[in-house]
Amino acid sequence: MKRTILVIGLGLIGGSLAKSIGESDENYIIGYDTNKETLEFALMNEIIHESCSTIADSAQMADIIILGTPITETIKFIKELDQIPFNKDVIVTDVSSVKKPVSNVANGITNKHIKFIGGHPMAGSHKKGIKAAKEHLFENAIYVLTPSDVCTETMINTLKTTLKATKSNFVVLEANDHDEMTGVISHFPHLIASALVHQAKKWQNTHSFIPKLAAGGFRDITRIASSNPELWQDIFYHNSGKVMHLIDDWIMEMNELKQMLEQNNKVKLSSYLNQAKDYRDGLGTTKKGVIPSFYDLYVDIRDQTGAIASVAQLLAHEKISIKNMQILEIREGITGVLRLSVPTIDDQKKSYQVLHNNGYELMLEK
Ligand SMILES: NC(=O)C1=CN([C@@H]2O[C@H](COP(=O)(O)OP(=O)(O)OC[C@H]3O[C@@H](n4cnc5c(N)ncnc54)[C@H](O)[C@@H]3O)[C@@H](O)[C@H]2O)C=CC1
Ligand SMILES: O=C(O)C(=O)Cc1ccc(O)cc1
Repeated sequence: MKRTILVIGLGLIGGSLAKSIGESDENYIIGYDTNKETLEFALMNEIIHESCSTIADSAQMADIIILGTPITETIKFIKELDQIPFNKDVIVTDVSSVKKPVSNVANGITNKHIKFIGGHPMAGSHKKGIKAAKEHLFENAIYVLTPSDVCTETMINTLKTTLKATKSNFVVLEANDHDEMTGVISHFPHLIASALVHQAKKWQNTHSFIPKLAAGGFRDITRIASSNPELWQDIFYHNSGKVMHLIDDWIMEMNELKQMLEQNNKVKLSSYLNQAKDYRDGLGTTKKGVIPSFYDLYVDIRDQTGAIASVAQLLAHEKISIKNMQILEIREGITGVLRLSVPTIDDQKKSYQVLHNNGYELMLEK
């Protein structure tokens, strides 16, 4: 039987979900967005089957409602949906990066027909809007579900089945735990990335050469500072308690580091760096997390015409598909590093062998 799914907010995340679940003949997608161009684009490009200009009627037709809006808007929509006189049960889910404020509002729902299951597909991009939406955005990513108490296992399974086309890996978490963990591995690192950029900008006043020196390491660690600022201020606003706690924690960590330097404690500093390296190296063995990663290889290449094509050709010959490619620290005439991402660990091993056998120097991310 066909399921009717209303997607409210067709930006990067809502648009990507509509694209991937809309591929199944079993799903009929109705779209709503306050941005008229977005709605037209979605309809013209068959990302949705139908659009609507208000949500009341479409919500009553829906079996599932997905809120793909910014967190503050999502909270307003939950309250609005609560007022709709549904005549059948409807699963309502969201995609918000912060879960506790959303689940607090959802727990206050009085409408018996609404079955709320919080959701957070943990993959994204620095881009926003429907034009950046991709059906494969969530492939291999973690998709967190935070069901409310009124939800049964059957309802959770219905939602998982509907979202199956995303090819993500579902985990059920408690909202507060989710916010604490994403605070540590996503929200706080974002704040630090932005702070590092501010620090470099400030130092540029006295050292104008700084941007030219900003090479691989700085670019890697600050990549996320180029993400959508509106989205991130909304995330920090809704998870401010946890992020403030992490700032305090960080200040203590920095003070410990400062002390090691003041005391010239080489042994302690070396052990600190080694422990960080071991933990970071170990992260590579897990599946795709918040930061989308496949299985990476770092290949030394010369900055010359055809260098990348030669690597790509060798892998294509072995039928290995390259999911992502990035050039790190390349300067004219000097060896640069090509970061390649391949889908499986076997592809990573095979790529290593074939490139190694062809004289390339390379390293695997374990
Ligand atoms: N960008 C990312 O990497 C990730 C974002 N998220 C979550 O996804 C949600 C959306 O973020 P993005 O898709 O990145 O943002 P976006 O800016 O690409 O999309 C938001 C969409 O919602 C629409 N919208 C805004 N207010 C609305 C309203 N009142 N009614 C109807 N439509 C409205 C906008 O016109 C836009 O099309 C946020 O809650 C965010 O926390 C979750 C995972 C990753
Ligand atoms: O691009 C990255 O590295 C991200 O961290 C994307 C992202 C942004 C927000 C989320 O709630 C989940 C994932």
